[in-house]
Amino acid sequence: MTAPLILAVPSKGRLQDNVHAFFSRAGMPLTQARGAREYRGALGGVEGVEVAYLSASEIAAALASGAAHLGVTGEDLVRENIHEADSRVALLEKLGFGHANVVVAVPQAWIDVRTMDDLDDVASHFHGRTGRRIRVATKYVNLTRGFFARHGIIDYRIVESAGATEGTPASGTAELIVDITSTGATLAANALKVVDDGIILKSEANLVASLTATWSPGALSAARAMFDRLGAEKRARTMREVRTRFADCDASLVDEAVAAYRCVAPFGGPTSSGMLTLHCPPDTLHALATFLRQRGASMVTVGPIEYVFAADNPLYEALEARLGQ
Ligand SMILES: Nc1ncnc2c1ncn2[C@@H]1O[C@H](COP(=O)(O)OP(=O)(O)OP(=O)(O)O)[C@@H](O)[C@H]1O
Ligand SMILES: O=P(O)(O)OC[C@H]1O[C@H](OP(=O)(O)OP(=O)(O)O)[C@H](O)[C@@H]1O
Ligand SMILES: [Mg+2]
Repeated sequence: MTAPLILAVPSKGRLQDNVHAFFSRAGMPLTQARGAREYRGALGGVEGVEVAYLSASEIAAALASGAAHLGVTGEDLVRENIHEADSRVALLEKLGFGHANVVVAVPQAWIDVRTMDDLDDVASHFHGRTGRRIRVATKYVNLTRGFFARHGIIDYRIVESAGATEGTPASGTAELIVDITSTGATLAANALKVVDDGIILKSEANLVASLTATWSPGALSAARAMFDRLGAEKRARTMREVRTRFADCDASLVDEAVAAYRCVAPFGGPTSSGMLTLHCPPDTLHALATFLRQRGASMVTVGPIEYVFAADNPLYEALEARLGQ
């Protein structure tokens, strides 16, 4: 038996449920064989995949070192924890959940501080006046250093914070913070505000591939099968199936529908009896159904699509391109 493909997924926290739902939707449920405390599992529907349950930041480290081939984690953790991330991992796809911004936030009472330039002035004055550097509490040490450097801010020092970062200005252990925010509720509850141009990164969960892992033929073929299913589910999710049949349905009418409603005619058509199948995005569905009836259809049916398997496998092609094969 060849070595399996290692897929690292979050073992806890808010990403976990989303990741399970993401793979289940594509027909590949994550199975934790020996109960919830078991940190290794499998992926239903694909041979040769071993699932490693890790924390979101451990996933970034495992992808960087090559201990995992694929993983799902936040871009913030990839950028923070992996030096020169783009040379060691490939961010293959944004997954549409785990949205959070990494931001610079200061006390709301600092009414004169709106921009990073204002913050630079405050930092210099603070240093001049007190002889101490302004303190920035964060667990995003590398992202903070890079962002502050790009803004030419040097009069500061980082206070590493493992949790409850938003509380540090009030408790007197830092003057400002860099942390993630999604609804903004935690910042507001701590009387903090985001600096206008202080958004360091707009993060969300990504499907990430390791470029340092050993990609054996077995691991590649497991990835190809997994990505085929993920791609088929994604194509299906963005389209509805539209079916109709009427005598006046001809090729030029199909061309017109395709151009006007961003639909596709996956099987060409119509057939000699006027039977037509289209795939159409949800937002133009009603307009398409109206158009078809105006042209003679007496009935148009619309249904969900579970999978659209096509000739290409864009995720796998993206992986191959990054592996240089
Ligand atoms: N409030 C939030 N809303 C959306 N995404 C978030 C939020 N907090 C964290 N994330 C994202 O989830 C990922 C994991 O974050 P983190 O390491 O804090 O784990 P968690 O899911 O919050 O679990 P826990 O904090 O309980 O360990 C990160 O990529 C982060 O950007
Ligand atoms: O903008 P909001 O919607 O308020 O979300 C932001 C908060 O969510 C996360 O904390 P989490 O709940 O994960 O606790 P943690 O600090 O223990 O990770 C993050 O660290 C922020 O504190
Ligand atoms: Mg958290």
